[in-house]
Amino acid sequence: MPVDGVELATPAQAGVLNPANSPAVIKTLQRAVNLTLDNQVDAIVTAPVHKGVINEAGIPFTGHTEMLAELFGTANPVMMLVAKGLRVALATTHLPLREVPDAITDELLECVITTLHHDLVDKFAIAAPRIVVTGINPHAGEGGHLGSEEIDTIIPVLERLRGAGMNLTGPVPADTAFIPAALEGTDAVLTMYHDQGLPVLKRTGFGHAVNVTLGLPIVRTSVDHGTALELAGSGRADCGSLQSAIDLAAELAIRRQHRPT
Ligand SMILES: N[C@H](C(=O)O)[C@H](O)COP(=O)(O)O
Repeated sequence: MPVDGVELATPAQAGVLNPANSPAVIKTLQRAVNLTLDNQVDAIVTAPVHKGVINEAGIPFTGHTEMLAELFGTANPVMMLVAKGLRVALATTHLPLREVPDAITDELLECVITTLHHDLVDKFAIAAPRIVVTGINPHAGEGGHLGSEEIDTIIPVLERLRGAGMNLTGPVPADTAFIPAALEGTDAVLTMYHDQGLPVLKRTGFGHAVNVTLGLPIVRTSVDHGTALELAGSGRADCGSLQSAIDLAAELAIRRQHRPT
């Protein structure tokens, strides 16, 4: 197995952040993208990055998800985490909570749901995916008394896409969306923002969950955890999620190779 490294500006020290090496992180990603564009690899699996130190180096960066989307020209990538028996996708990814409601426009939601539906069919081989969509407000807005985003945006988009043949339930209140009875027969839950969906998923499968980017022309998976600087170099880091990310990437890539053209 060839190792194709990117040179660091200064020698790395385990657990110590160094903005001087941030450009190497970006170059590594670009290298990986180029390898997929040259058809030399079938999937990209990423380890966590420290987003803050990349920004400290003056490089605007909110996550691999957004950067890969930009490099592949995908307008609205979808972040989905997968753990045993549960798939949780996010309508918005890495943005301040204050900006979330304004970000959830008709166009964004329609694009995210369409991508989720499409990739569940195409990448996960689920013929007719059943997707549960949460509201954004408590009680999914309580008929407009606890917020209007459901009435103004989410319900009309769901109705439109149901008309296009998608199996969508919602908007359901997020607080009960994950109880086992509500999840029965569900292939994926679409939540509106990062910390609405991911705590539930990570409570269920942390250490073995996998982050999959939907909407890209390639397979990309990643781990479910951050950089854990306090564990770096200690020998105590758990590679379970990385192993799961590699396994899932291989499974998805093999399925793509064998799908009928
Ligand atoms: N939001 C993800 C998580 O909490 O697991 C992670 O930060 C993803 O980041 P990337 O877009 O860099 O994969």
